[in-house]
Amino acid sequence: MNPQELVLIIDFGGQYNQLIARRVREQNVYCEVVPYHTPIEKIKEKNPKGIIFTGGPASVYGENAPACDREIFELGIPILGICYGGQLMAQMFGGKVNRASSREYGRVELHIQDREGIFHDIPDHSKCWMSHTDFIEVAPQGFEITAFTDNCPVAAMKNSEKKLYAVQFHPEVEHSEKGKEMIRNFLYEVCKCSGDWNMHDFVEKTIQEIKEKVGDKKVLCALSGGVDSSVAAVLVHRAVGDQLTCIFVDHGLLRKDEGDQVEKTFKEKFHMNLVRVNVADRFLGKLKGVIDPEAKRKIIGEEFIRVFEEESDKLGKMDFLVQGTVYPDVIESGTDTAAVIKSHHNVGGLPEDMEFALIEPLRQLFKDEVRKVGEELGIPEEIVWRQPFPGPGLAIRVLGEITEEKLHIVRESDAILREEIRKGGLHREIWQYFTALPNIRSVGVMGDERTYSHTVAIRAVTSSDGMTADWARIPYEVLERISNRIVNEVDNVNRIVYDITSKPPSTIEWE
Ligand SMILES: Nc1ncnc2c1ncn2[C@@H]1O[C@H](COP(=O)(O)OP(=O)(O)OP(=O)(O)O)[C@@H](O)[C@H]1O
Ligand SMILES: O=c1[nH]c(=O)c2[nH+]cn([C@@H]3O[C@H](COP(=O)(O)O)[C@@H](O)[C@H]3O)c2[nH]1
Ligand SMILES: NC(=O)CC[C@H](N)C(=O)O
Ligand SMILES: [Mg+2]
Repeated sequence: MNPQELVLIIDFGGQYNQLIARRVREQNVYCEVVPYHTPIEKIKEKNPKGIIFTGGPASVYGENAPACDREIFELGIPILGICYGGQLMAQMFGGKVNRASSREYGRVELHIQDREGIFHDIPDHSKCWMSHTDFIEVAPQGFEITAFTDNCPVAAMKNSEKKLYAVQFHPEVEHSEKGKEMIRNFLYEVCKCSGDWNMHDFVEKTIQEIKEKVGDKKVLCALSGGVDSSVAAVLVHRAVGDQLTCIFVDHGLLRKDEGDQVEKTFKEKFHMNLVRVNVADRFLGKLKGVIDPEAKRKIIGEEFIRVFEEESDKLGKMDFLVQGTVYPDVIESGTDTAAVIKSHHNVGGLPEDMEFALIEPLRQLFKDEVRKVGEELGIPEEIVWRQPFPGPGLAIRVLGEITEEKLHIVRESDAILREEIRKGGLHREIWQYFTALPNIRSVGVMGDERTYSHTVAIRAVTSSDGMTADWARIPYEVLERISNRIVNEVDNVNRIVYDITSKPPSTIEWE
């Protein structure tokens, strides 16, 4: 069952490291990401079919710049260096890396001069995605230049004899037109992988690992009814059966009728132990007067854990807590090398003195991969394709202080929006759609009378993994119906606005 082939991704701290990993998995090749200081002996033991060096924020000529053991180049294992990784390869072989006179960020035209190896069957000209301030000025001896851009004399280079390849751009990002094909070429043309990994193996391997980790101990799962925790719960249930109890917290920040729907769906479709805890007053009490988004997230993250601890005491000491954490939750909450964008309640919002050991089987995956795992496990479509809903719920959609009145407005307006999107048949193509209350009041006129009421914002985005997103082009007629209905049906609202920013520069949620 275990896949035979492994590709190792050596992490130099880049933003897109896990994206490289998912691109490799997508090509049916198993891979692992390891830190750049992993000892060479360990790398040899793993016997990889290929190695990929990631990008990174450092400069290869800087003090204490991360580097690898020179011996790695002598193992006869193909290596692909991306951005920093490519610059490092150039420098270690005696080439010249320098600060570029013109930095490149974003889309650039790539010109390919050589079609062997990673550029097999790739057209002469295509768009690639750059993000660098340094560049390879002179390729080392023994290397040939295989591609260039207007500002990069060495946009790619190779030493086919040693099976070493380097690129300055990022083939792993969606916007590099031929990126997927280049990674595929590296895996199949250069490393000669056969592609023996798939989601089925991931599921089997994960279930086995959970079994070994848990033994005969007891496990609690934080279940929201969302995609990630449902998939995590089913995986753990397959591994340990009734040793698992799921806890669904109704914190008073759920959408209209959501609590009852989740409870019903889970009782009907899954034969797992499920406990629903109704603790709205407690969460709303803790959030009273709090306006800072990060403070809200931390309070909610901590309160979730306190509720789980109390339930664990009632059920008789649980050792493990399962969460449906996915990779974007991890990277946005900040890592050793990545900045904090927002503290997801289940990662950056966890209290330090938590008693549980965590089980997070989906931690390395992106949403669309989790959906594939869900399909593999036979989880019903209505759950697998549910739109994401953040754990802190409506608390981060009511900007500023949370009050019952404001929660009522988002809840009702969101229900109307969801109904109209579904009626319009748009629910599968739009990734996430909801309303937010920006905490603005403005003047209106209704029934010949002046009003001074709330503004409701519509947020709807397309995405595949939540890492980047674009605003959805909802047809005007649908927007018109949503706007009319919200103003007519929800008290104290006199204005509707539509958020037309992508991520980046915005994020999907408003807080
Ligand atoms: N109301 C809740 N009760 C219990 N656990 C929760 C609740 N909300 C969130 N969690 C926990 O926090 C994790 C992260 O929440 P998140 O919203 O990212 O994932 P999800 O709800 O499982 O999936 P989705 O992204 O589809 O909403 C969940 O996987 C779950 O473990
Ligand atoms: O469980 C969660 N806990 C959180 O604290 C949290 N914050 C954002 N999200 C969801 O993550 C995705 C990306 O959101 P942002 O673009 O707003 O960062 C979107 O799908 C968001 O809904 C969260 N999920
Ligand atoms: N994205 C990267 O890997 C950047 C590498 C290096 N820090 C540069 O600026 O060129
Ligand atoms: Mg959720």
